[in-house]
Amino acid sequence: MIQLERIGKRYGRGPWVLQDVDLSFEPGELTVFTGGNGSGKSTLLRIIAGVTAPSSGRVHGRPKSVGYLPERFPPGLRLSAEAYLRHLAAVRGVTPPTDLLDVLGFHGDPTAPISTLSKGNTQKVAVVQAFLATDLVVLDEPWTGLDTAASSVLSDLVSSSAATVLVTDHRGTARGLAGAREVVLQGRVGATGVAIELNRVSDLTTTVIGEWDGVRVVAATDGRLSLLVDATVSDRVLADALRLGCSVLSVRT
Ligand SMILES: Nc1ncnc2c1ncn2[C@@H]1O[C@H](COP(=O)(O)OP(=O)(O)OP(=O)(O)O)[C@@H](O)[C@H]1O
Repeated sequence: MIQLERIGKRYGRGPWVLQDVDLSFEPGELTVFTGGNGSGKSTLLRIIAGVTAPSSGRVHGRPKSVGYLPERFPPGLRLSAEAYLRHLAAVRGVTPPTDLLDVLGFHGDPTAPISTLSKGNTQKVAVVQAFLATDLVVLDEPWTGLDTAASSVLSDLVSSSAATVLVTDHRGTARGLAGAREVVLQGRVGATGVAIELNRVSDLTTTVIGEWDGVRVVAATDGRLSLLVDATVSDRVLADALRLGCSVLSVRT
């Protein structure tokens, strides 16, 4: 199991983008991260993939074989799709999945530099390289630029993968996939306070609690809610949450 323990991130001396994020991911589980622009989805995915270091907190249990598809694939890659995938497959000790490019409907020249491919064809190469990983596949907006046929192949890949799959998707394609758990990141959390984790929270209750003064929702998953609450209102928040039928999993100051 991969566990995030009190993950926080700020860039330089800027505001905190993420604060006190506690989440866990079971092997083989599919998690979809949603939330508004700038709510920290890409940042959190990069931290989980090990590409960016958190400013505070730790990631426990990150497996060895991690595939990461960034929101923007690095431009100017001179390697061809064929050579690039062969190289990455060798690094990961797996067979290059040349047929997966075909299944995705790759229409470019596999021997041409990736930098000369169309956006959609480049994205197909990016998708294939991420799925070379066997344990954890982290995909940041992977449906971007894909045509309808390729989008549906990707949806199948995402929902049938044996790996733990974490994905962001602002269009909502992934939310409807079988077995997907949704984690909603709800924006920048600037102030420290009391971190409260609640269980047995309905969607309606999540909305209600998110409106309370002094309360910031850090993450909302299936029935679970992580909050950062001003110390001045934390007792009242706990009492009101219990009254709404939630149970309290943890309270930290
Ligand atoms: N390298 C960076 N340096 C400075 N600030 C950054 C950097 N990367 C992200 N940020 C800031 O962190 C915040 C969260 O950005 P992030 O890209 O993680 O959010 P997001 O939810 O993925 O947004 P979007 O939906 O627009 O892609 C934003 O305010 C962004 O400006």
